[in-house]
Amino acid sequence: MAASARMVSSRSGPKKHPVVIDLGSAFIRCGFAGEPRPIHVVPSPIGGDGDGEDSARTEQEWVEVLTGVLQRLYTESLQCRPRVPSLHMCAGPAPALFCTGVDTGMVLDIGRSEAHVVAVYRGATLTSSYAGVPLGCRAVQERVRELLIEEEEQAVGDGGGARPLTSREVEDVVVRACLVPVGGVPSPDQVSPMELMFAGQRRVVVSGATRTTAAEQALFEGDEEGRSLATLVLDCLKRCPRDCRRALVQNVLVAGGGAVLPGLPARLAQEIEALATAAAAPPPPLGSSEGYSWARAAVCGDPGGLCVVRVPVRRDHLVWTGASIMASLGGIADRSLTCEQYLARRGEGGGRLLPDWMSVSSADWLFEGGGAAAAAVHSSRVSA
Ligand SMILES: Nc1ncnc2c1ncn2[C@@H]1O[C@H](COP(=O)(O)OP(=O)(O)OP(=O)(O)O)[C@@H](O)[C@H]1O
Repeated sequence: MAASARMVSSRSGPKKHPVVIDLGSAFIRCGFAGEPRPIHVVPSPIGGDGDGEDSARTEQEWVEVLTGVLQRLYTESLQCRPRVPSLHMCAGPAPALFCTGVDTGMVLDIGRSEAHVVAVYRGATLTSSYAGVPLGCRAVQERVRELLIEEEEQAVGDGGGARPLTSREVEDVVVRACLVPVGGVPSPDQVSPMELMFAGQRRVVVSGATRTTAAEQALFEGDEEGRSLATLVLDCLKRCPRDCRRALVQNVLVAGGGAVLPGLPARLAQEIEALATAAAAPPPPLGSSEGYSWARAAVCGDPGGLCVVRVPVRRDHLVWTGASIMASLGGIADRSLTCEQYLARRGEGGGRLLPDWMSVSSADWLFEGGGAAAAAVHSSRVSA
């Protein structure tokens, strides 16, 4: 499984300056608190290429990989001593909400292999609302690959002879050519084909149909379990207290590399509204006994209602920038695990040094000098 974490630690030296790191499976973003964007975005060596390498790693192997990654980040990218006086682990994509200036809302993060969603109410992350599904950029890339193969076979007959595209090239096709249609416009025949050239004179013609339908099919038509980005958000909303739902849907933020696909945020809003207002409930996802009509009052509330917000920050940097804002605010030290506390825990031996980030037990998150009140937001996103 991919490891992913958002961490805030303190820079060494007399003037403490928190370091903010977003350890993604595709990219690692790092920089200093208070900056509007990361100073370095480097390809992630921890995500593997989807070949299962991650899930095969033992805990010890993870320690070795992450130690090397962090040392290189500090010395090469941040150019400071790798010293961590205290550490704050963040709950999934929740910090992105700081970019909206509102403390209540939902964050959907569409990364490379998965999309994650979590709700935040009045600053407290509702960890029980968190969910992730394998509907990330890789799903779009796989669909693009299938469509390109079909089209090339039709054009030149079976076994057309052109070399298969590499994963990087397919990723490039998605970034440069794909979009998500909104409200049926533009339709495939309104979008012109795009010609791309890759190494070795490999020519790829991406038809209008592939450009417009790949992301739509991969992210919105539902996988074999009926899950789409829209059902992911509504299922998350359902796990939140009823009284909070109206406020939550008024501030939905879409982050991550997948959110950069033109049209995606608007299409998401459209799909959520369609599910909530469907006269006849659509076939429910596996394990669910009903449709989404329960969400109508919140999604179509007047005043209020669903709002997929725009903020003046690149969507793929939103989580990092949100964490940067959070780390520059006072009070983060009270919600951080200090080096001394960590070493004391290690000295006690046995058990976890850090609680699982999904734990909602305040006992897990009671660090000396910290408090249970911080428990809900004081969680990490490390899976190994
Ligand atoms: N303009 C774009 N259009 C489409 N896809 C894009 C665009 N820019 C980046 N991506 C895709 O976004 C993915 C990376 O997303 P992101 O930067 O959120 O990853 P990550 O945070 O490292 O991943 P994860 O959240 O899974 O750990 C890559 O697959 C990349 O191809």
